[in-house]
Amino acid sequence: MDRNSPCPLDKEYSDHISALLSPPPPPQSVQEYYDEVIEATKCTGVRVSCSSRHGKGVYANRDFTKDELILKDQILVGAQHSSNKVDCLVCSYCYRFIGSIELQIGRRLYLQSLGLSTSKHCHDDTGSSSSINMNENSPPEEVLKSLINGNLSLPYTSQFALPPVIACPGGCEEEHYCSQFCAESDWTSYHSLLCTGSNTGESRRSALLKFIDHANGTNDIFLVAAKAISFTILRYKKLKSLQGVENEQHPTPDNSNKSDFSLLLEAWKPVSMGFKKRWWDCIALPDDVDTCDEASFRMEIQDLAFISLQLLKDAIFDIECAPLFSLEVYGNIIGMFELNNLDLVVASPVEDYFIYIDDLSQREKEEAERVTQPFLEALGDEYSVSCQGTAFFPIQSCMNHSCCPNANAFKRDEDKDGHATIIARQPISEGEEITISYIDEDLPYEERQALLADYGFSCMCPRCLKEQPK
Ligand SMILES: C[S@@+](CC[C@H](N)C(=O)[O-])C[C@H]1O[C@@H](n2cnc3c(N)ncnc32)[C@H](O)[C@@H]1O
Repeated sequence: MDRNSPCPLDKEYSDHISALLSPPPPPQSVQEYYDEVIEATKCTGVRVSCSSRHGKGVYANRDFTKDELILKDQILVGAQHSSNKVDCLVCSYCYRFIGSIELQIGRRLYLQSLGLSTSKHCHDDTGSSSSINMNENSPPEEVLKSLINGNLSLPYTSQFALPPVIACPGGCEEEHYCSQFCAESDWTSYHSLLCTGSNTGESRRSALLKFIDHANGTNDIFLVAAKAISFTILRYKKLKSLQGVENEQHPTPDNSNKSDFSLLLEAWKPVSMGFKKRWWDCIALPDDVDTCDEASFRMEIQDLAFISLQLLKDAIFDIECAPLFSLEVYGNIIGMFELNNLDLVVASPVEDYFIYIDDLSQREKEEAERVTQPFLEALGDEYSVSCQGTAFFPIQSCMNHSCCPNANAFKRDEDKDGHATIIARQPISEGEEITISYIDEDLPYEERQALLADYGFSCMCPRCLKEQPK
């Protein structure tokens, strides 16, 4: 889409923006970067290489058997969906469920009784699903508060112990953690610039609240984009202070001349590696938008991103990192999420808990259900909502698509956090490219190709070549 940008920073910093968004560095340095990331995940059975066909790809370093774990990839930047936060209390860094089964159930029913929950469907007496007012079915407020405070225990929950709830170091009520490690990691990597707690100055706090309100009312992907920008600024500050220490200890012409922009490029490196296009150029056209309205739809998306960016800029602008606040960079960050992100899903331990109760011997089950049944009925059909969000994963995002993939992004029972888990769906030989499917591969050829067009390519995998009309 060609239209003059409404953002003055796009023009002012055009050279820096081009450098930030230029295609990835030479294959060798890309590979070196990913070798380090892979080493950190300890999943050394894979490597990232630049193939000539589709840019980067992930390849097997050894043979894998069917169903074997290929990779557990750590989130670079992600978030739980805002709408899911009332249903599940999870660690804001690793996305494990926290607190206790009682807290998960009590908190959800309490928020539901206040009309905040998004899941309101429950069983009626006939067992069919209906949308009724949960307040009628909900246990009394004092009972829910006792569950939340830990004054009321449900039977057998000690077998489903969860990590404790650790508060945000900045004092905000929005983020909670499973450990000091996660609290500190989130603070130093993303949250210290985005916290709305009482430790944040009033003007930044109120600007952040406006930005967050806008994102929650429009598209919570803006919250993930803010994390990517905060992550880069915080890395930049760290690199700069390390450089300061180094310059004091070893004052050589070499290190004293290193420009601030080269530090910004280095800080941006993890985000720079992701495949990108501008959001308003790559977002799929919704079904209810006519193709003749496509240009105005894309312009509306650009305008929406610009409003969000201005609100973020009001809150955390940093002149040394100014190019990060250009619309061009903001649009490319969100476009990167559009083209690469995986759904972040963590199964609820509340489901395991009620299944456990159901599997008890008849006598134990009847006794337990005298206590648990009212809660199960109040929770209704969707008694075990999973944690849901979106995340960018550094290695998984290098995996190319195939309609006959040899791997799946698939969580196992033991996967209790937000990591991406990649499992072999058939034996894979050393040297083979590891592919996943970006879409439902059971769809017919035309529908698959139409969905993949949103990713900007037409699939030429062996299955598509076989199925394409002659
Ligand atoms: C998640 S990224 C995969 C990694 C990417 N190849 C890179 O260089 O970073 C998705 C993008 O890779 C390219 N891609 C993935 N699978 C492809 C395929 N089967 N054929 C052509 N291009 C593909 C498309 O440009 C797609 O938008």
